[in-house]
Amino acid sequence: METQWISDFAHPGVDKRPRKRPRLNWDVPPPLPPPKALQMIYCSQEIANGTITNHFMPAVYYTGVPRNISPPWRPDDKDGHYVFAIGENLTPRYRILSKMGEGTFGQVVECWDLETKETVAIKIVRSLQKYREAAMIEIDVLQKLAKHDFTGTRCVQIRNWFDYRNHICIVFEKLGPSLYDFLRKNSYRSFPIDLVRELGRQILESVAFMHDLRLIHTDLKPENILLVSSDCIRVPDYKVLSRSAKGGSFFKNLPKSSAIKLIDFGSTTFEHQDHSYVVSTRHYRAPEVILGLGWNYPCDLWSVGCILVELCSGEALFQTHENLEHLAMMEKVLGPLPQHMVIRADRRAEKYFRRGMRLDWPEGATSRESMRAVWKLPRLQNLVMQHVDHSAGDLIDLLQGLFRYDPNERMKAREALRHPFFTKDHRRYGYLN
Ligand SMILES: Nc1ncnc2c1ncn2[C@@H]1O[C@H](COP(=O)(O)OP(=O)(O)OP(=O)(O)O)[C@@H](O)[C@H]1O
Repeated sequence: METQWISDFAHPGVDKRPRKRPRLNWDVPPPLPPPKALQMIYCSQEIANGTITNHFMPAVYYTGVPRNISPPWRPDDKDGHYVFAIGENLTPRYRILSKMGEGTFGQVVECWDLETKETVAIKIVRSLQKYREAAMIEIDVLQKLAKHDFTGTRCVQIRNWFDYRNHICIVFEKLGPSLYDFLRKNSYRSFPIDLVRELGRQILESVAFMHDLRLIHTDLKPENILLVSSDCIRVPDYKVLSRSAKGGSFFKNLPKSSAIKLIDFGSTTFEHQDHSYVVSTRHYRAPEVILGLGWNYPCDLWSVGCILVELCSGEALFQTHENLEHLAMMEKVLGPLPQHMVIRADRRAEKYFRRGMRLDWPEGATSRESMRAVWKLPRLQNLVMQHVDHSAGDLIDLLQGLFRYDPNERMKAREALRHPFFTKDHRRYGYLN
């Protein structure tokens, strides 16, 4: 019989894909000599109240840890992920309680810190060299953010990091579910506009904070925005009540607190770095990235626009996996791309245009289904009006600023925070009323 490792944990952040791992025998020593990583210096760095303490331990101490404290060494899975079981230790200090998520860079586990007696989230990075290197950059960024985020409210806080069995492990404060997880668990029901305003303000404040530090996140999406608390409340869903409630519940969940923080700085870049490669997760990718025009701070603001629409509607705005279809969707929702950007499109992108001018659409569509997906998208104004009852005008105006095709004309984070959508007195509403 096979043991099913790491699946079906009742945690909000869990990836529900089944993952079968072979049974491991805990009571026999590993058949191979311990890998190099175990003989290496065990290093870690503790970050508390802005002070950094380095710990260097010769491997002799580390390998001397009693067997019941650290599990036997076993090989990583084929993708370089660390293989673990719930309840075992990750170094003598942390006990693994559950798996919270998985991404390109590694797995995130909930752990009990036996030293500080608190739960933390630990990102166990894949052992492949490129991910190890990216993790060191992420640590660098996290430390820079922590140094300047005096209130600790903008970005997830790093508590510690260490190199364990060839896996860089980053210890974070434990946060609640991501905005994406929350929407998904709520059958993709939209958030009320006053909650969207609260979330939007905080996202923009975090982005402005990063941009002030000359950092570009490049991977803003609902998956990378976490609610600080998991607490939620159940409220009547008036949209469902006013229809026939066919198939839907009369109630929906809303977060009890709107406090959020940004996570995942694995793709964050400094302003002066090379900006020619492709960035951002597809749905949130700015037009200048697709056209190969190079990118900078404004690519984050485009992503914020996509996120705000998704929070209002419950669904991703540009649901596509292909460049030409993506550009066609943008034109359907926002109007034609400006000529000065089209003519500068790089070698890979120029094939999406006819005679270098007009988008090759619908002629270049790969299927009828693709044409339908583009055709059914409404204009931005109509889309917002479909989902928002009050403040629709202000929101449309804000989104038009965030969705300016030309990155030089796109609204900046601080400018967006001064927009009437945020500054008008909306006190009589409040999203829990
Ligand atoms: N501090 C935290 N508290 C709670 N859950 C977290 C925390 N950090 C990460 N997670 C969970 O783990 C998931 C993966 O984290 P993260 O995005 O940092 O990993 P990644 O490998 O860099 O992902 P990606 O593939 O998007 O680059 C998140 O979507 C979230 O569900």
